[in-house]
Amino acid sequence: MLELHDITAGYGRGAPVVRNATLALAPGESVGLLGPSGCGKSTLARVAALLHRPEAGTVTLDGDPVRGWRYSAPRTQRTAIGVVFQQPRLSCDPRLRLTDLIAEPLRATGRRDEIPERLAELAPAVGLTPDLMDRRPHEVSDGQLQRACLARALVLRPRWLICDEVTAMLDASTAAALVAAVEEYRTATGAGLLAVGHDQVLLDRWCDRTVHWKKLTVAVHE
Ligand SMILES: Nc1ncnc2c1ncn2[C@@H]1O[C@H](COP(=O)(O)OP(=O)(O)OP(=O)(O)O)[C@@H](O)[C@H]1O
Repeated sequence: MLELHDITAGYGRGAPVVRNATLALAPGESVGLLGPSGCGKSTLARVAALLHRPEAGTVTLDGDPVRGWRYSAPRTQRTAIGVVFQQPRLSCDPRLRLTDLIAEPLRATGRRDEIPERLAELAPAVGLTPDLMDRRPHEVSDGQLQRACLARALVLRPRWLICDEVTAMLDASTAAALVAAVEEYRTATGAGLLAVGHDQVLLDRWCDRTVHWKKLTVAVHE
């Protein structure tokens, strides 16, 4: 289970942007989180991805409470979660070729020997042709870079995937290809998914269930 319980989170200035939010994902489940722009979805997604420490509340990952965030989260918890963000150019080192970008988490966790095998599996799985793999981010399209970001999120074989508006800036066919690549991975591994967005049609088609932002906060207090 990935459980967010009574989470309050913000940026330390004024009122928190997320208040008392509760959401639980069963193993292998896909949940869409729907809400208007600016309501706090990305903030909650970053809490779920262990990238943003909440002011209050608990996150429990496969039964273990999370006690550290970002690099102070235990490696086993950090690597259990793969994250893809809305804007690939903001989440990539512009100096890296796509091969190195995708392999980055393997290098960071001392698993260099797995790089050739994982690249050979992942490039076709996300739809990246060999000629693209040696290019740097400024030499590929947003859709191609987002495919590389998805491959990077999958490279450590996470049990949970957090996709924060990953198709928002893509055309319909690239968006469908990315969703299909996520779903192939989930079918093969049984990974769970939290997909954040504001397109109800997309989330309803993609996910087992869709939760509306307003419902997250009432569950605890009703
Ligand atoms: N780093 C930050 N520092 C201060 N405030 C922030 C920061 N990031 C987000 N916010 C604010 O927190 C609120 C929620 O932002 P968040 O990105 O979580 O919303 P969202 O629902 O994901 O929006 P969108 O759908 O537009 O991406 C907004 O008012 C935003 O301005």
